This record gives sequence, C-alpha cells and structure tokens, in this order.
Amino acid sequence: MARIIDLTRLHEELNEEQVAAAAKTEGPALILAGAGSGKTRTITYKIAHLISSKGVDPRRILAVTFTNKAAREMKMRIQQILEGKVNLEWMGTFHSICVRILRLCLSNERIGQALGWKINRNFSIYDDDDQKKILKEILKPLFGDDMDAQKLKQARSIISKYKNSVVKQSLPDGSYRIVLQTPTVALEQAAFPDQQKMAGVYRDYQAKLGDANAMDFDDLLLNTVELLQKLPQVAAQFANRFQYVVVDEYQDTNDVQYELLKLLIDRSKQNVTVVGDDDQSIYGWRGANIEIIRNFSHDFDQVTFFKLERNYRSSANIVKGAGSVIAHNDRPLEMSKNVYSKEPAGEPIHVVNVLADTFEAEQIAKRVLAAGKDAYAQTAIFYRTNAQSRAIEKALNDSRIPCVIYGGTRFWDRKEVRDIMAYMRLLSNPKDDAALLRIVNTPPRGIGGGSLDALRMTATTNACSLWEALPSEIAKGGRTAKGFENFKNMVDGWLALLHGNEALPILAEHVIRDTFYKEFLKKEDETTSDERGRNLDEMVNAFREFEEENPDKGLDEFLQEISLLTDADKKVENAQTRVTLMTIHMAKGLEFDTVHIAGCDEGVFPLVRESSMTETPDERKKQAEEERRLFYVGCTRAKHILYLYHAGRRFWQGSLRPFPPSRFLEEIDPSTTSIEGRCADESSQEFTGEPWNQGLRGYAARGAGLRPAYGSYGNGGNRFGASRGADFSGSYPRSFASSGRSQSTGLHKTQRIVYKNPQVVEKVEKGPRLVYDVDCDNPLRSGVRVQHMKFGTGVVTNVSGSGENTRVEVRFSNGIVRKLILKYAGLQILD
Ligand SMILES: Nc1ncnc2c1ncn2[C@@H]1O[C@H](COP(=O)(O)OP(=O)(O)OP(=O)(O)O)[C@@H](O)[C@H]1O
Repeated sequence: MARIIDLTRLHEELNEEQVAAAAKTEGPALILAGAGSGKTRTITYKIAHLISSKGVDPRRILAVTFTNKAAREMKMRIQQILEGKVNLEWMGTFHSICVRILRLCLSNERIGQALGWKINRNFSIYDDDDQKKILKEILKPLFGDDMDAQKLKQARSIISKYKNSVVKQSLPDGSYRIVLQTPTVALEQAAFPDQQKMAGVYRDYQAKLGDANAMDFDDLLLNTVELLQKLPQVAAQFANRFQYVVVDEYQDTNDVQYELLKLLIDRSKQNVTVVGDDDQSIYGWRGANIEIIRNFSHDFDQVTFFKLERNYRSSANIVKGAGSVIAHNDRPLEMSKNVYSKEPAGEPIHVVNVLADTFEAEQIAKRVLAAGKDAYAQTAIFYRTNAQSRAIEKALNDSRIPCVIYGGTRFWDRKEVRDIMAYMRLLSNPKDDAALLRIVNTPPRGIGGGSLDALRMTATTNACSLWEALPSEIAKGGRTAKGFENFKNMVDGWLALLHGNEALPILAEHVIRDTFYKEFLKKEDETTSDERGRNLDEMVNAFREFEEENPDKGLDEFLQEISLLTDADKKVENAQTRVTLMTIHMAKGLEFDTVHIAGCDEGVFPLVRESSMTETPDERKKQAEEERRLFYVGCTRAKHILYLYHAGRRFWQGSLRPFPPSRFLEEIDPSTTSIEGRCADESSQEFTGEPWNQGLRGYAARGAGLRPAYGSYGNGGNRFGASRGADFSGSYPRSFASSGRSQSTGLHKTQRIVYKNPQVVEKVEKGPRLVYDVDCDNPLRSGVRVQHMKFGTGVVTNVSGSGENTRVEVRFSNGIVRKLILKYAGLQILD
C-alpha cells in the first residue's frame, strides 16, 4: 500500500467530528450525519484507515451501500486515497452481498444437503419478465379470461411484500421470535379467503422457482437469512470472517436486512459502524423501518455516538431553513442534531406563490430560462408525485428548455394514461385497431383471446376494421357476443356525447367512470392505485387546459398535439445539457446548484392519501413525519438557490380545488425566506371536509385565514407559540354530510374556468343519523346499514377497537369490504 491514512492524514482531510468517527475502529458506533455533512467522505476514510493504518485485510470488511453505484464510487475513491489496488470483495448492496453468500454456501455439498433446498449454486436470478412468465402460468387457471397484466403486477407486489417483511410469533414463555414470511408462514397467517388464495399463489410460485433452480431479487435476501438462521454454525463463520462491518444509509434498512445484519455481526467484538440520518429516512412506505437506526444503541453494548453536524453542501440560509422545518418532527433526544453551515448566508429561499398550477409550471420555466443555458445541467425540479411532472414537462417544452425525466415513465407513456388515451383515440377514429385491441378487454370484461381471434377473422373476411366487424360478431349471439355488445354500447354512448359537443374533460371523465377504470386500478394493486389515479386526474386536467387554450379545437387536434409533444421530447432528451426532473424520492444522495420544488401545497406536499381515512392517528403522524423528512431531503439537495412553489388552486383528483400553503412553508424560519407573489384569495380557502384533506390537520378549526393555526402541531417554542404534541388533526374533521363535497369541474364548451371560488358545494339531504363522535355510545353493530359519502351504501360486518381507534368493517354494495376508522369515516346510519 503506497499510502498510510493515519491520524495526521485524517486530520488533513476531515473535520474534528469526522476524524473522531473515522478513527474509532473498535466496538459499535453510530455516525449520525446531517444532510451534506460528509458521511460518505467519512466512511471512505474510515475504511482506508482500517486497511492502511490498522492493517486490516480488506476482504474481512463487510461494507453495505445503498446502491451499486455508491459501492463502485467508494471502492474507486478508496483506491485513489490509498494509491493502490484494494480487494474490497464484500463491499456492495445487501443484494449483491447475499448473492455471494448464497453461491459460496451452495457450493458446499454439506450445506446444500443440510438445507434440503432444490436450488443449487448455479441458480439463475430471475428478472421481471421471467417472474411474470411463471406467475402467468399460476394465475391463468385461477382467473381464466380475467387474467391480465395488472393481475400479474398485483400478485408480484403481494409476493414481494411477503418477502420483505417479518412477523412476530409469540412463544409459550410470553416472549416472541421474528420469523420470515415463507410460503408456509404466509399460509398459516392467512385469515381471509383472499389472503389464502394469494398465499397459495406465493407457495406455487416458490415451487416453480425451485423447479427452475432460480431465485427472484427478493429471494436473495430472504433465502440468505433463512440459510443463516437454519445453519447457525455457518452464520458464525461469516460473522467471524467479517472483522469490521460498515453500513451506509442505515436509516432506510428494512426488517429483513436488519435480521441479516444481526446474523453477520460478530457479537463478541461488535465492530460495527452504521451511518445514517434518521431525518432522511424516506422509504417507510416500502418497508424501511426508521426505528432500526433509533434502536441501534439498544441492540449493541456501549455504542459510541458521533454526530456530523457541519453541512458542507449548502448555503447557510438553506441549511437553516431546512433545519427549521425538520425540527418539527419528534425524535428521541439522543438523535437530535444541530446541522449548521459555515458558508455565507447566500440567497434567501425563494417562496413563490402563484394563483394556480398552470402558473407554477410557467414560473418554473421562466426562472430556469432566465438563469441561462449554462445552468441547466446543475438545475433540478422536484415534485412529490409523478403526475405533477406533466404540466412542468409541457412548460419546459414550450420554452424549449431541454429536460430529462428520471425514474419514471414519461407522463403520456404511463400505462393508465395510455389506456384511457386509447379509448379517446378510438372515439376520434373508430378504425384505430391498435387502440381497440388495447382496451377492448381493459378493464377485463370477459372478452378473451378466442373471441378476439374470431373478431379479427370477421374483419379480415369483410376487409373492414375491428370496430366495423363488431356488429357481425354481436349478431352471432352467445356469451362473447354479449361482451362485445356491452363494449360497443358503451363506446356508442361516448360517441354520441362527442358528437353532441361534450367538453373533452367531461368526456374523459365519462370514460374513466363508465369503465370503472379507477376501481380496476385498485383491484390490480392497492399500493399504486392512488398514484395512478392521480395520473388520470392530471390527464383530465390536460384536456381541460387544452380546451381553455384552444376553444376552437377538438379531440383530433388534442391527440395530434400529444403525439408531437412526444417526438419533441425525445429529441430533447438527447441534449447535452438539460434540466433534471424527478420525484424527491429519486433525489436522495444527489446535489444541484439550483433546486425548484413544485407543489408545496397542503394535501399535495405533505401528500394526503386516500388511505389516510383508514389510518389511526399514530399511523397518520408517522406518515406526516415521513413527508416532512422528504421535504427536508428535497431542500438539502440545493447548494445555492432553492425555490419553493405554492399554487393556490390546483387541479387535483378530478376537480379544481383551493389549496392552502403547505405546512412546511409555514414552518420555515422566516428569516431565511423571501416571499414572491401573493397567495390566492382568502375567501376561497375554505376547508371542504373532503377525504383528501382530512386527517392531517383540521382546517375547519382555523377558519378561512391563510395563516393556519399551527397550535395543534409543532415543536415547542416555534414562532406560532405551539406546544410540542402529537396531535395532527387539531380537531375532528367535519363529517362529509355537514360540510358537503366539491363537484368535479363540470365544464362545458361554453364555460370558462374561473379561478375565483371554483368549489361547488352540494347540499346533502337531511335525515340519516351521523356517526362520528367516538365519545358517544357507538350505535354501530353488525348488520346495521350505513351510507358512506364515497363508497355508497353498505352493511356493517364488524366493529373493533375502542375510542379513537374504533374501526368499522363495512361490506359495500359492490362487494368490497373496507375497514374504516369510525372517527373519520363520516358514516350515516340508514336503518
Ligand atoms: N471535511 C470536509 N471538508 C471539505 N468538504 C467536505 C468535507 N466533508 C464533506 N465535504 C463535502 O461536502 C459535500 C457533501 O458530502 P457527502 O456527499 O459526503 O455528504 P452526505 O453526508 O453523504 O450527504 P447527504 O446525506 O445529504 O446525501 C461533498 O461535496 C463533500 O466533498
């Protein structure tokens, strides 16, 4: 090794705290690192120090990184520092480390026999397509003609969930043990027929993988843990091999990864360093468990804490402003940090208020353009949900600003958008066979491959389009004919609307509603249906905007514009310098000179999901805190300039709604910001009591003012005089019935969008008794008929829990059973 990284050298490269963390080699250590505080730099030097100064064999260091790219970069950096080749064969992601362990173990005949697995060391790693093929074979007999791509997706998502979570099993002595969700465990745990069905699919899927000597991505982790749990002597050998263990991004570790680490760490030495920032834990929704980092000091003996608090990345204003927001999250005292910057204050954080979302996209484009071409590559635009990218893509495109959209399909290429657009294409041109084929059985309506073959044959014989061939197929009668007839009637209905000059957004809404497309999204995959539903709402918004801007044009012109936009974007994506567009989740670990964050509106960011209705206050609090961490991650990506946009009106979930500013804008230390533009008219900020806005905070309680009363939530001693507390709701939300709900836009060709007061409040008939006061004796019992504003009528099948946590299970008339929290459900008793 040409270079020794001793203490002197560490002092040359690192600050005091970083040196202390890097030089501590023995025993368990937690490096709690603020954003931009140099954690990557610190662990890089720590490993270089271990190898060069302490003489540790690099092959005996286990170093876990969040991505393969991070591992590659760190290896390269260490070799540069040490000026020589270093064999860090155990540095990589959890998955890559697991592959190595599995291959090593399965090469050993004795281990193979002890495990009794079908799989041997030459196992294949199945990708998405391979997975789909196997699942298709299993699902086909279960679903018949109803089997489609989305069923596959749903099954994959459920199987992945099984594989990435653990369950606690009680033991006779009152303690419990953690078990992996193998198919056997999943079958044991399945209480309802649906769960049993999916656990059965999981079992069959694993059997087929075994037959094929294959593992999917999730199996790599699961099987490694299973192997090490089954064979403790093998686990001990690995733990002994790994003299030092370093884990980066520890705040985003999930339960299965945590089980793996526990097996690989030598308990007698406990030479483990974990690095992370609980304020940047943003993957709770896919299984990351923030409590793992917070409990580190309980898992090991005499943990040494290091805090890296100096931010080297951002200007002082950005660090202070972002810090003042994240201070509103609860955290254990020992996890508190005081992140600071020694850089100049720099520009204030620009909070830009605009009247509506269209102006937001324009303002972003205007500012990016004004900064000049040279700044494009160092500029990023972040948003909370993918659906928001559409308006921004368009505005940038209109201003000829090249951009690249990371981590997501371009708006118009998203499956749900393409499906509904295929319906619209069919309306514009019924001879569009490709469009018809795409959606004739999407959502499934019992039109199988055989029926389609027959339709194709008729079309070929008569030399006509599939649409034109439909009447002949219908005339043949039978079950298939019925499916075709229903489809044709539905399309004819929309054609009549189109020819009757129905407004395009209304027509699109008809298509989405009449096809039950959103219900279909939900059935396919509950975890993605909210996000995909928002994309459809955004598509309706695009129709609305188009009509507004082009009152003389119609559907054909709209479709043409979209196809041209696609081509222009493709060219743009090849450009050398381009602005980066991504969701904030994608931005983790990155940095840019200038960052624009769109949609800082309460309900958008923090995002309020539909599922919020069925969550307990504690669950909602956790979710809101994760949103705040996401906001913090977004802001701290900016080095010099940060823009935060708030739109007073936004097209959201099918209607134009007023939005108050995000609570995060209120929480920012005002000395770090400059406010540009005015908020929307105060009178239109009234809370409507809709589900989308329920739960996180009670706007009803604070009246119509733009400055919300934050007393119900916040950190002690903030400028609103709030006391620290866990109450996110502030007050009970008004019941739906008493507050009414807004209607969708209801636009017609002759109407124009008026930004003032777009809410239409619908009066609800008087009569039924309301049930929302959980302090009263709860009159709900099994068998009672109820009405839900959104899900319609249903019958209570079960009531559980008590007080605030009372949950009511209702079977709605469409057969779907939902578990609702009584307090938020706004149920009316009908009997
Ligand atoms: N002691 C130091 N002296 C000078 N620059 C430093 C020092 N430590 C870190 N930096 C610089 O600060 C920036 C942020 O460092 P790094 O990327 O390691 O932070 P991080 O903690 O991983 O950030 P985040 O968690 O926010 O993604 C880098 O440009 C890095 O080179």
